Amino acid sequence: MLTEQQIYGIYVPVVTPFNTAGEIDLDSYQHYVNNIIKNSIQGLVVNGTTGESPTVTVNELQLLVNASRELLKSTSIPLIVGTGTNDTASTVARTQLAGELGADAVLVVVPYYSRPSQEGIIAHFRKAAEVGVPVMAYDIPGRTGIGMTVDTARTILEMENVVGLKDCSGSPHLVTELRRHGSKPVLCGDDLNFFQMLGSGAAGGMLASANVQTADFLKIYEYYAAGQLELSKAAFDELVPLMTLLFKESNPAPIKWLLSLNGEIASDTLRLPLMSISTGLQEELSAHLAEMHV
Ligand SMILES: O=C(O)C1=N[C@H](C(=O)O)C[C@H](O)C1
Repeated sequence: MLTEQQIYGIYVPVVTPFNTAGEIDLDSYQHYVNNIIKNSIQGLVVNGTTGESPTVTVNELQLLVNASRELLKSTSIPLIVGTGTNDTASTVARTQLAGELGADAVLVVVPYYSRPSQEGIIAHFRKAAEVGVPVMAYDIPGRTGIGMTVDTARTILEMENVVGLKDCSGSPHLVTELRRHGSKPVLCGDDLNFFQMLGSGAAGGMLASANVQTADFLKIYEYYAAGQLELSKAAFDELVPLMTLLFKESNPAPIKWLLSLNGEIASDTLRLPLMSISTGLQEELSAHLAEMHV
C-alpha cells in the first residue's frame, strides 16, 4: 500500500501498447516496462492518461495490472493504477478491482465531461476513498473541463486513504497554496513546469515525458533533492525542447511514436479518437533526435 512518504521523485505513467489491430500488445508492454523499471524510478503508473485509460476495458485493465505486478515483483517500485472515470460507480468498481489485484494505490481523476459542482467532485472522491485502497487524486482541468479549487483539493487531501495529489492544473498556484497549509504530497503532472513546480513545493513529478530518457528526468529530481539547483535547472533546460515536442500533439501519440521508433514497442497504434502524430511532428522529432545524437 502506497504511503505519503513514498510520494516523491519520478513516477512514470506508461503507455498501453496496441498492435495494428488495436489489441493490447502484451509482449511489447513487458519488454518496454521492463526497460523503464531498470531505472530507479519511484513509481509506475498504469492506465493513466498516457495509458489511454478512457479506451481500456475492465478486462484489459485486469490484464495490465496482472502483467505489471509480475514485472514489479522483484522490485520495491509501487504500482499505481488509473481507475478514475467520469462515473462514480464505475470508478469505485475499478478501484475495488485494482485493490484486489494488488495495486499499491489508484489514480482517480476529477470526473470529466459532466462538469460536476465542487461538492460533486468531493463526493466522487469520498466514494473512491471509502474503498480503502490509497488514492492519488488527479487534477487536470485542461482535459476534464472542470478543476478543483484550493478548498476542494484541501478537503479531498484530508480524507482518510487519500495519500496525495497529481497536479496538472497548469500553474504553481494550487501546489503553493496546498503546501503553505502543510498538505499531503503533490506530484507535478505538468512536464514543462516541472522545475518551477518543484520550487513551489511539489515532491516530484508524474511525467509522461519520462518514458523516454528516464535517467535524465531522474537527474533533474536527484539534483534538486540534493540542493544542487543549478545542475537541476540545467538538466531540466536540456529536456525542454524534447518535452515541447512531446506535447505538441495530444499525449501519448508523440511518446508512442518515439517508443516505437526506438523499438521499445512494436507499433505506435492508438485507439480512436486519438491518432498517430502528423508527418510534420515526426520530422521535428527526428531532427531533434539527430541534433541530440540520440
Ligand atoms: O498519464 C499521465 O499520468 C500524464 N498525463 C498528462 C497528460 O497527458 O496531459 C501529462 C503528464 O505528463 C502525465
